[in-house]
Amino acid sequence: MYYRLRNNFRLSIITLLGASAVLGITPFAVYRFWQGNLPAGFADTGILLSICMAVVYAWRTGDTDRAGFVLALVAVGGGATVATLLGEVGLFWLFPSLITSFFLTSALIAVLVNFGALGFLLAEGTAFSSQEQMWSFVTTAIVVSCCAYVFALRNDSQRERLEHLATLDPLTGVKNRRSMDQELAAAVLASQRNGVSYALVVLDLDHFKRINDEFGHSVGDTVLVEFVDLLVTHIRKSDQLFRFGGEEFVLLMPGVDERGLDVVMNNLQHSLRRSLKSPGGQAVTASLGIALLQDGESAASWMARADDALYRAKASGRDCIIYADLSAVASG
Ligand SMILES: Nc1nc2c(ncn2[C@@H]2O[C@H](COP(=O)(O)OP(=O)(O)OP(=O)(O)O)[C@@H](O)[C@H]2O)c(=O)[nH]1
Repeated sequence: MYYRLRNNFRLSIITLLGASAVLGITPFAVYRFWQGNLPAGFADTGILLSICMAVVYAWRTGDTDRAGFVLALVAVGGGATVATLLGEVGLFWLFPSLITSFFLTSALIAVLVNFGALGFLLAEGTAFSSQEQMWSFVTTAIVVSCCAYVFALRNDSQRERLEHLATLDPLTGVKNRRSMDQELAAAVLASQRNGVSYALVVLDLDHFKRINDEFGHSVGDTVLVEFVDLLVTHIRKSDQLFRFGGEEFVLLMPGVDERGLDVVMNNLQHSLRRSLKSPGGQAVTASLGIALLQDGESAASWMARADDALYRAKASGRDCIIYADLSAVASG
């Protein structure tokens, strides 16, 4: 539970709103019934129950988008209903609701929900005791909604940027190991559903430590970047390249057969020997381990076979390509 609250921002907001609603609205609902104001009492109870149901739905299904949208509607729509029933006293409830809606749903939907509620209050009119009060309220509510909208948009774009950066290797700009795990799992699913063939190629530069030791770490970095640039020129748009760690890279290639793959990988190795040189002039080579995804195989087994093939390529003297052993296939 704590883990889900920590890692799912919208779920934590939905839960916080649920807890605040129970604590904040329950006494008012009781008070309205005690006053004999049945419409307001039922409105408060309805809002409370709807919020609780949406919170339970979010926890059960994990669908925080739908639950958040319903909660934004309930919070803002409920606030507007209470304002029409209670007048000025009820209007105070709308300000926190107008802001909360931006935490619960997308910025665009939140602003539409807020403006819808303001339009309803203006058309209905009974919430306000004077024209001056009405326009003061509407103006301040619009200012609050617009500021929250701009803030929410900026927040969304920064979150997207952070998420994007978290999937990239800062040195080479290719995807990192974290996104590789997700893409491998997606490839296994796609292969099971649509029968797409996939190859996994693990590439490791040979004796890379010597380059670092002889010429320094920054030269090693440059070689890694040049290696990636060269790789990119040999692969298709649908292929994906990941940095697995250190001087080890992984290529995920959909729709390939063994013969075509062999040609591409041999070309790559020739071009590496020809073009990638250390500052001392020696060719920089790479060893390759290749595994074709088998029917019903798990991502872990697939990766382990490719890694084992790479290990054998290193053991066979490096600068060569080894295909994985099919006897080690383990199902998912
Ligand atoms: N310059 C640079 N070096 C790195 C980076 N990440 C890992 N390394 C270095 O890569 C080297 C890897 O060394 P080893 O694992 O012994 O591999 P190797 O020398 O290529 O030997 P083989 O793989 O057996 O051919 C180490 O010296 C690491 O410090 C990096 O981002 N930049």
